[in-house]
Amino acid sequence: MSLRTEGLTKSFGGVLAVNGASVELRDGKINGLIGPNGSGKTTFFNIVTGMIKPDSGRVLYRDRDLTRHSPHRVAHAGIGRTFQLCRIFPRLSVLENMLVAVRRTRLRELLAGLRDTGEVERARHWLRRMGIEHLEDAEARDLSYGQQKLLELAAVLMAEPDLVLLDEPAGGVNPALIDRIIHLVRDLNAEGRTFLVVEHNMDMVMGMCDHVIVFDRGAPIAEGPPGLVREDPRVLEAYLGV
Ligand SMILES: Nc1ncnc2c1ncn2[C@@H]1O[C@H](COP(=O)(O)OP(=O)(O)OP(=O)(O)O)[C@@H](O)[C@H]1O
Repeated sequence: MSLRTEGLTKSFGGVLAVNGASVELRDGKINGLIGPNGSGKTTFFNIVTGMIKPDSGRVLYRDRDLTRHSPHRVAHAGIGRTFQLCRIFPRLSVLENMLVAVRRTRLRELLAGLRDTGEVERARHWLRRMGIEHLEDAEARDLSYGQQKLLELAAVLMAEPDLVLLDEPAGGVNPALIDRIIHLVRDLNAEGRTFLVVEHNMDMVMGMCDHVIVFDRGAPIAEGPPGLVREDPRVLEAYLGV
């Protein structure tokens, strides 16, 4: 069993962002998380990764209780994530971004030129997988937005997560690069990593995911294979308000 949540709830003032969400991911699969704007997907990610604390409920990963653990401890447990608006260090080089990602290299050592050659080799391996190895000396801010997203994913992979949460990987990315991201995710999944992907691009969700969970008003209302979910009247109603 991979990730499971029980009755997660979080409100901001009067807004119930996540409302008793009990979710169980398919282990070893590409899981999609979809739902209308404001249905609580990002808040759910933020709770799972320890960035915000739930008001109630539990987060269980491999039968360990990770509820209210710090983001660092969640990462250490094997869960990695990317962000809706990609988070990288714009003034560091691509390679430096990779090395700070693992925390084993402290920024001070990095800037002093002290690099662990094993880590550098691993960083280059992931940059090659993303097809951006030729950019290792470029400043991250000079990369295209799509390349920055690939860098962010590469940096997440430096921690060797078993479960990867992707928050809108296709957002702001051109169609050719979306295809590349889909292939990468499939390959990474075939190597044994489980994925949970929040995405508004339905072609990507339907073409890439094995299992889709649909949120509405802070909790799952339907789940199943993409083809079935797409036809589900509850899902159409949530999206279209019909
Ligand atoms: N920090 C916050 N303070 C106040 N309200 C918040 C905060 N974060 C989220 N919300 C509210 O909680 C609800 C759920 O937001 P959330 O971003 O989790 O939804 P989402 O499904 O990820 O939306 P989108 O698809 O637009 O990214 C929304 O009504 C949002 O306005």
